[in-house]
Amino acid sequence: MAQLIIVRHGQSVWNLENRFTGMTDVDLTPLGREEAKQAGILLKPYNFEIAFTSVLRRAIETLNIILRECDKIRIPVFGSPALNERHYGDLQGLNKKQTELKYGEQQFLLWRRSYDVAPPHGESLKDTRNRVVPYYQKEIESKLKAGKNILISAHGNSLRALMMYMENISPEEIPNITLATGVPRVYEFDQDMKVLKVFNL
Ligand SMILES: O=C(O)[C@@H](CO)OP(=O)(O)O
Repeated sequence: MAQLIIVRHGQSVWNLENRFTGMTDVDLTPLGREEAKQAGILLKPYNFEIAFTSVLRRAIETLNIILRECDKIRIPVFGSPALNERHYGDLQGLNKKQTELKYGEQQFLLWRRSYDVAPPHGESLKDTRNRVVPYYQKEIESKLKAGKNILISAHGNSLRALMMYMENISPEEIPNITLATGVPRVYEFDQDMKVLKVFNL
């Protein structure tokens, strides 16, 4: 019975400044590095053998801190832009509170949490799902089926897209679901890749 663990990177500089980040390649904050370390401590008893990450530094750094903490720096690591955060388009860099005040709560929530409304020049969650899930099916699911335990370090929205697929979450439900930074979420599958158990550490 294979295990998949997903973890959203620790707090980033723009999480702290409350700015839309998307594909902007910002660093972790000191708290973000501490969150990654705590995730590593929680993950020590877990026997993952392969890791995947986006190619954004906040996810890579989070993964590296976890691997060091778990004494697993030699396991194979695969990086892909398919796991990158949703592109937030023209919103990237803007302060979230100011954006909400300028455009109103309804428009703000449509851009931020709806399934299929994309911000100008950006991706909707559906667009993100359309790149994350095929990558997952091709590169990750096959390894899980072969019995490998896997860790993925990625982002709030790229992982929400993946959660929709794995947990059968509908477009109507997904606006209410978020993932905290640095909190590992564990999936256990049966042979047919049906989720048997899912829990946060
Ligand atoms: O700014 C972002 O890229 C994401 C994740 O931090 O934000 P949100 O929670 O608004 O989707």
